[in-house]
Amino acid sequence: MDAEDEEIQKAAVMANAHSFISQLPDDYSTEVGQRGVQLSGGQKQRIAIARAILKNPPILLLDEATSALDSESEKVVQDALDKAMQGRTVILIAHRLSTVINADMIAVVENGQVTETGTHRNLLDSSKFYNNLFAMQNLNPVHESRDTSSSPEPANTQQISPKEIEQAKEPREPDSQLKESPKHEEQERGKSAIFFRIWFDLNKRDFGRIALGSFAAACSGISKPIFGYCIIAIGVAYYENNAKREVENYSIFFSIIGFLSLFSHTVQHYFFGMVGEKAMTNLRRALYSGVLRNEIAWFEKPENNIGPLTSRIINDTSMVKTIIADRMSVIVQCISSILIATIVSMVVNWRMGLVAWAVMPCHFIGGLIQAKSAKGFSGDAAAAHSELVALASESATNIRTVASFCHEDHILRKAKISLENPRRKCRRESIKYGIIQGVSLCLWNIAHAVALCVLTPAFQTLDRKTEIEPAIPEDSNLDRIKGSIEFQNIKFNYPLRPEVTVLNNFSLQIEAGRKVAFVGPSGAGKSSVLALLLRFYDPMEGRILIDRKEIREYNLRWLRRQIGLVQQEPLLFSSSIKANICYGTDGASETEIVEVSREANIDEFISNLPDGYETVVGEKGCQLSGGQKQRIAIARTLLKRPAILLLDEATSALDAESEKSVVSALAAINLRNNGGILSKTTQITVAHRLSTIINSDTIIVMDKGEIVEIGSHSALITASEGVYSRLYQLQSLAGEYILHTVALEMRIQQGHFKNP
Ligand SMILES: Nc1ncnc2c1ncn2[C@@H]1O[C@H](COP(=O)(O)OP(=O)(O)OP(=O)(O)O)[C@@H](O)[C@H]1O
Repeated sequence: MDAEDEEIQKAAVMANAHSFISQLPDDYSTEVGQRGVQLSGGQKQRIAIARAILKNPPILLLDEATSALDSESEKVVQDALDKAMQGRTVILIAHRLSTVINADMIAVVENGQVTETGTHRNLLDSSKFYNNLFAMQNLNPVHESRDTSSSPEPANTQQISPKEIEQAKEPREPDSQLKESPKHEEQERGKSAIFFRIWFDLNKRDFGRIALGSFAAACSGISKPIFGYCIIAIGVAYYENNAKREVENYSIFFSIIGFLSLFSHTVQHYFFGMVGEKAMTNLRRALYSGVLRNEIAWFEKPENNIGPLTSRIINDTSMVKTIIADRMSVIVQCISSILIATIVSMVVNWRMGLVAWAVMPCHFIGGLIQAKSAKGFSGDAAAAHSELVALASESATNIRTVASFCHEDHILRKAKISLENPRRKCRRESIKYGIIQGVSLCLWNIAHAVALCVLTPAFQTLDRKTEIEPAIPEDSNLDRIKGSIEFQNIKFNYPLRPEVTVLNNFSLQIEAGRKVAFVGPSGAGKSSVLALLLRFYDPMEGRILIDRKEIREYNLRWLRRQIGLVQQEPLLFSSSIKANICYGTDGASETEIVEVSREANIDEFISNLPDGYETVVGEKGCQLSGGQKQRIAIARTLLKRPAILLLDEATSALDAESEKSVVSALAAINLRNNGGILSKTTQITVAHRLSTIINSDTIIVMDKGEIVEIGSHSALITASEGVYSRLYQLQSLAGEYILHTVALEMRIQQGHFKNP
């Protein structure tokens, strides 16, 4: 291990990232996918912290940098940061007070102004606002918890009967749909002649246009041999008696041919151009929807990152236009030239005509060589292009990280390197290409016809059969689901990381309308459970049932419309707030939009903006704070009135007060089913902040892909050695809190505060 690796490892150990990294298949060299998609939220944060520690800056800014960490990880990271940053400045921004509690100075910021400053203890003594915040985040179940006493759930009781587990263990016939090997089908289709496929989705009228264009191209083709013939005829005519007249006639004939070529070339390019453009657009559209049809795992493969995908959708498809618009017309032109030249040469000198035909195969071979060289040449250019596009898009998306690490030069160097190899290769290729061009110039056009064989990647993507078919079965004319969920013996690993088992024999039953929460250390598999429910991935073993029916039997699009998901980093689109809230729910009324915004505690903020709901939020919602984005995403999901609501750290960027009102609004959400009967939404919440989930009906504690504890908050904290009670103690800073509460209550009694 060299010194640099050692430094990296040291930083990772400090950021509590080393243990999980060393368990990855390729250790520190493991690819994490675009924007770290192959890592959990907490793992991403720990790597980012390691990166910051490695930079060793005099000033460190941490903006909600540990919000996705479980309390234990957060504590380790904070201790490490305390050590690493001794004598230097650290500015922490956090909603979770346990994150800032040890800061030398805490500044309370309200409406862009620092309203109070002090240490945690000073502020507890002096600030009503801080006290309120603290009180809201504490985990005392006495006042807030639902009445769980009526049905206390003992720890470690999964709601699933042994019979059902046995049933679930029985080997199932693999889904007939899954039996087909998509790869095989792909290969079969790949064999179908690409030449016939470039005329993508064209109709009869387009073929009429091609016929007209071909006729014009044939006329253009005739002009060249006729021109050759006339030149020879004029040469002969000079020696005739009526030379002047003959030459005049040929001159007029030349002019006519000139005008005819002008006309035929225009018509030829017009029609072929139009058809080429249409075929390209059709192919692009089909390819785009083909791409969107694929399952999530497909997008995580390196060859399907943004760069290669853009290149396939833009470059490969534009090849279709080039072939139809430029090459095909020229090919027709050449064929007509060859035919006419043959006829003319046969008439003038049949022996010469036969010789010309005899050498024709050499020209074809030249054309083939040229096509092969064209393939190598353009292939490298495309690869270089896609790598650069990926780099540009990733750095533009993460521009804040790039800028804060002053990484611009590094990125430019990377861009240069990504272009260097292909450039060297291209130089060699271009010399080769030039030589081959020279040799086979005469059949340049035909070479491009052969180049059709190079178009495969676009069609491969188009033909790929998605492993999770979104529209089968077609029948989606079902009632709304009620929302009961059952996981039966689920075993799961991510397709790109088969060595790591993420969920192991995971079984759980959730009744419709219940509020269930997942907690546990970072990387335990909580988000993966949600991903499986939405069928972003299918499990390797086991079944998932919704309303007692396996989720594979539902039309996926229909099913996903019944499920709402709010994630920690919600993606907003560069349009108005209203459009963002309505995203995915057509025809929502103004009243409904305002109603869900109120439920998400964002209506007041929106109404105070100059353009209200019409305010444009900027690319990815960059003109909003993290908490505002989260609340808009919650409103967007609420508008769907989902039967199942999945909240994955959905309120982590909210301050305690906002979170409290959002969580209680979410708890009260009802959905109206088809029969007009009100029934409750099933809610699954993933959160590290225990105050978010304390009132859930059932709390599931996960570790290493397994359920280790299950029960209500009150039941779980009684198991003093349990994972949950440890988390609880860590987060509530229980000892200090109890003391503080007592002190606070005494002060209330003494009339210090009216309503803390
Ligand atoms: N797309 C992916 N490809 C490969 N591995 C993945 C992918 N997504 C997550 N993982 C891995 O699966 C494991 C479980 O991740 P998951 O996101 O479910 O954890 P989590 O409990 O939600 O963690 P956190 O609390 O940090 O969000 C982690 O080890 C993670 O690295």
